[in-house]
Amino acid sequence: MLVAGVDSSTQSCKVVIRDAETGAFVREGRASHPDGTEVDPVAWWAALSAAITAAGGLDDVAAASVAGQQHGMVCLDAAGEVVRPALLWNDTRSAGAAAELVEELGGGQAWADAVGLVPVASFTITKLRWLASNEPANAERTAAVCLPHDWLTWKLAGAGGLDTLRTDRSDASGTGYWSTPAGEYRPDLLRHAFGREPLVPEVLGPTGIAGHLPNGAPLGPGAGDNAAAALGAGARPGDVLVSIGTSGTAFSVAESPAADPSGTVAGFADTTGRFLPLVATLNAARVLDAVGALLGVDHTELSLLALSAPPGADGLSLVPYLEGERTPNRPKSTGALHGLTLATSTPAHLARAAVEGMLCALADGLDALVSQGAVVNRVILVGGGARSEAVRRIAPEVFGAPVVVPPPGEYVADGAARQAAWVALGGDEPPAWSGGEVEGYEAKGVPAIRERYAEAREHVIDRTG
Ligand SMILES: Nc1ncnc2c1ncn2[C@@H]1O[C@H](COP(=O)(O)OP(=O)(O)O)[C@@H](O)[C@H]1O
Ligand SMILES: O=C(CO)[C@@H](O)[C@H](O)COP(=O)(O)O
Repeated sequence: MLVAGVDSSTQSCKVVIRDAETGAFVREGRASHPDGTEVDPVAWWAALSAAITAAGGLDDVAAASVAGQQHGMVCLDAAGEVVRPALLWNDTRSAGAAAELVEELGGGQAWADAVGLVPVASFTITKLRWLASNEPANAERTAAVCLPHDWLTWKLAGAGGLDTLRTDRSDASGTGYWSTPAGEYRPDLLRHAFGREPLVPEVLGPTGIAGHLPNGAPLGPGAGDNAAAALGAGARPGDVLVSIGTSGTAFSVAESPAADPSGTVAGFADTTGRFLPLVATLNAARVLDAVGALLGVDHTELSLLALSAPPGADGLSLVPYLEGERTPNRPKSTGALHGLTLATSTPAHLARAAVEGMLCALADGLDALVSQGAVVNRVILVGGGARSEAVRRIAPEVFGAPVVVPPPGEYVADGAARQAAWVALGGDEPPAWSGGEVEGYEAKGVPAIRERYAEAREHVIDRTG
């Protein structure tokens, strides 16, 4: 019996087909997404269709699930048409709306208690407030609001009435109008932010059925991409996953919800009925892409360059806020390079500073998770950036903890496939798939890297315009 998992992520769409009982890999396909922080969902549908074709189609699968980038605002009119391009998780135009919402409810503690997170520009609720304030005609036309994975699942199921939209706990928990601690929507907060209550998808349990494919196979509830990665990598309590994709995320599977009034840790839910406290940065793999382009080298050469410079890059420190930043909440900030001397003005030092700076931002996230009660027995590194040898070798120096890297793979799509297998096979827990051999990376922590970075990160300036 075969199952399919989809990862509709920021930069691309991946489809993986696996054996439901064993998890054995069968085939896969992928297609790119357009650039930008505002994207017409029709482009995701085109990419999903192309990726499905590249993966040999879905006619022979017994179940499928879609995971996707979190928080994106997909507005639909009464006829089910998309109202405007979706604003993605990394679109910072709603930073002012986020600040308003925090103040209006009485501060971070009130939000953390109500829904488990404190609004920043990434979360859907702030995008809805932005829409109501800036595009009232589009807000007026909005009959339903959903997330990227909800919309793609709905499309795969044949795009019936708006009342057939479905979502899952993990993605609902990133909206800002679904309460992780209470496990239910907060329509009052949705109304407060948007001025009225558009229809929102029904939230399914871990093996709920969101619709059916044309061959009759059930569609699982799907998931936010980070929660799906936790399922795909087989994360257990005590594991912290660090994902280096377009976003950088650090998160763990927990038995109780987080409620961090500072907003650093977002108290999300997971796919199994548990919780997923998570810290996210806006700047991860693309920092390495950008510095590679600046130096005119590919990923392999960038990695070799970085590893040829000493730990700490002789004091060169890169603050990676190339797209503004979310953690810390500095949506308008820019990146910065500190510590330039004649000696550090080399490609190797810059490459090393880029890897270290990106990892330092994630190390701050790990600290925040620990302060919320996470136990870090091991760090599991996933995402496109984890393919870099330099990232793998430098991560334990920066994190001060051993790192394991599972075999290169699509852990988000795999998590979605494992969820689909759970739907197809039933049972109280997802089927036990054996992950491949992990590679371990150990190194002595080098605290000076983070000390220098901590100094540098306080000296950034905002973008112009
Ligand atoms: N060997 C590598 N070294 C560093 N970065 C890499 C490497 N391979 C891929 N990447 C980067 O990883 C990113 C894609 O990772 P992915 O986890 O698929 O992102 P997303 O889920 O956000 O779409 C791209 O920015 C790509 O350039
Ligand atoms: O905003 C978050 C998590 O809160 C991001 O992690 C998005 O879910 C996008 O993920 P990638 O496409 O970078 O994997």
